[in-house]
Amino acid sequence: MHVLVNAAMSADGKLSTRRREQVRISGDDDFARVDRLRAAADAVMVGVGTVLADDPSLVRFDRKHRQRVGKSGVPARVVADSRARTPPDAEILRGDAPTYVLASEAAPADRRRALVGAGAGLVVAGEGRVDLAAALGALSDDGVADLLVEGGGELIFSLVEAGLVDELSVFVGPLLIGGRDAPTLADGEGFVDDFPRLELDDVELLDGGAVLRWSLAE
Ligand SMILES: NC(=O)C1=CN([C@@H]2O[C@H](COP(=O)(O)OP(=O)(O)OC[C@H]3O[C@@H](n4cnc5c(N)ncnc54)[C@H](OP(=O)(O)O)[C@@H]3O)[C@@H](O)[C@H]2O)C=CC1
Ligand SMILES: Nc1nc(O)c(N)c(N[C@@H]2O[C@H](COP(=O)(O)O)[C@@H](O)[C@H]2O)n1
Repeated sequence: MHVLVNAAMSADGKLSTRRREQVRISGDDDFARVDRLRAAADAVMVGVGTVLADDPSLVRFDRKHRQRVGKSGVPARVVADSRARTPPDAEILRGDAPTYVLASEAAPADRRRALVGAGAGLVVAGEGRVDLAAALGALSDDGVADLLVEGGGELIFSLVEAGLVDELSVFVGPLLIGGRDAPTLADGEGFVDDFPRLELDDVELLDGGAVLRWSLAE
């Protein structure tokens, strides 16, 4: 499986505000770029923190680009959600695109049932938190070869920590958000040594900001 992380951050590295409310950091051209990334993906993934904060549907994508890259159907949606906290009426469970909820053994049975009842494909991996390597393995077995991860910072950190990310693209927008408690591109516990190293592949000026494309070094 190829894993691409894409997100938009302010010039000071924030994904949103201290209130964890969604901020439009990207401009129209960057959102069009994201639509192409989604079009080229078999599935688009977020953490449950993003589901609870933004209630995203993740259904928008560039249909012409999907034809160009030779993919059929629509990209699936994926939520990393250890305790099955995704509300059964969340936007991510609505519409025609399939949705996988990645949960752990810690997810209560009634919440699992409610999500399956709402149409989710439930993948259980890990005891406390989702075992991301095992869960992505299950997605891969189900035909997900190209996974686009849109955030947030907790999920991105864990994926990088587990060595599961191949590429990172970040739109750095022309604004400052600030706030010591505002989410950043990589939150979690943070690294104190053995910092993952990145190789810069490309820089593109867009929407008054820039898209930086990196590969994760081996
Ligand atoms: N600007 C941008 O491009 C984007 C901005 N955002 C913003 O980010 C914020 C949300 O980000 P954040 O709060 O970090 O939430 P995340 O979306 O990263 O979700 C984090 C949650 O995912 C669950 N999870 C399950 N398994 C794991 C695992 N192995 N490792 C880590 N987490 C796991 C955890 O909950 P549990 O333990 O219950 O499973 C965790 O709390 C919002 O404000 C949103 O607007 C989000 C996406 C993109
Ligand atoms: N690329 C990007 N730029 C921004 O400025 C953003 N705020 C986000 N947020 C992400 O997009 C998701 C919402 O997608 P839909 O509206 O459902 O299509 C949101 O949940 C974040 O993952 N992304």
